[in-house]
Amino acid sequence: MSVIEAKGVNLTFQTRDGPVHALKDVNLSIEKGDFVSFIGPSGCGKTTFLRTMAALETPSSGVLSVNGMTPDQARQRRAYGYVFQAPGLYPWRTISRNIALPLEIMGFSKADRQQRVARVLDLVELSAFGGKFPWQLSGGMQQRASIARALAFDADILLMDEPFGALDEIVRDRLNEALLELWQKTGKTIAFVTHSIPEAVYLSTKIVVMSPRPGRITRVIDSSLPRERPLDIRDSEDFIRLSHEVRDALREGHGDD
Ligand SMILES: Nc1ncnc2c1ncn2[C@@H]1O[C@H](COP(=O)(O)OP(=O)(O)OP(=O)(O)O)[C@@H](O)[C@H]1O
Repeated sequence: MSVIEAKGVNLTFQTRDGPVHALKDVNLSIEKGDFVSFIGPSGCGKTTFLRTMAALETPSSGVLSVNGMTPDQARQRRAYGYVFQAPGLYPWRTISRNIALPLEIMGFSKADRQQRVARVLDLVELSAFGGKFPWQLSGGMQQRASIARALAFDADILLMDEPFGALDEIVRDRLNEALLELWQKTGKTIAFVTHSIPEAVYLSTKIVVMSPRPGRITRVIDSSLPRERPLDIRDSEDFIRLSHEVRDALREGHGDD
């Protein structure tokens, strides 16, 4: 069974300037343990599709299932964690207490919260920083803390909306490596939005290329790269070939403009 299955998903926003077709006839299967990147120009519906998976938007037509349930049922069962572009940490709470906040809201006991926070801090290599405040951490560390927060209640699925977009390239490289390691260690299914071709190719088992007006999937590229990926895999022939393939697909999608 697919973890995420979209069949003929359409989503139209009614705006004052008329309807906006954010998603048109989206069909996609994401299998357990996949790392799927969504790439495409601004406005092609990447965020809308991620938000639809998270039950933050409702399709106008079509069927979307998450773990065999409706997105809303999946949300109630805490099937996924969501990582936003900005870390969104409360400045008056320590890193540990920021990570613990959703657990408090969900009613986890104090002992359970402490155990979970310690485990996810270790996963993102921030164990020494739990007692610090967000402003005492670099941007990359803050984003790692927000990933830890999304992992704390042990969801099988991680939805990540351009989490590293605001970071410089060196930090981004390091976080890409760390995220791959975390994915390998935990076996999570990850849906990841990005504007970066190298990031999509480096991270993914499947690259979904989208195009705007209306927002739709124009190509799904299965990666031929092994799951073990040192950073220098980016110099390999396979990596360069895949990058060209993604770039060509993006160009074709732009042809309609
Ligand atoms: N709540 C909303 N109401 C009306 N229109 C919306 C709403 N949310 C998104 N849209 C429109 O839907 C389209 C898809 O937007 P979306 O944010 O999903 O694109 P995106 O591919 O994530 O873009 P970006 O890369 O800039 O984040 C855009 O035309 C956007 O203006």
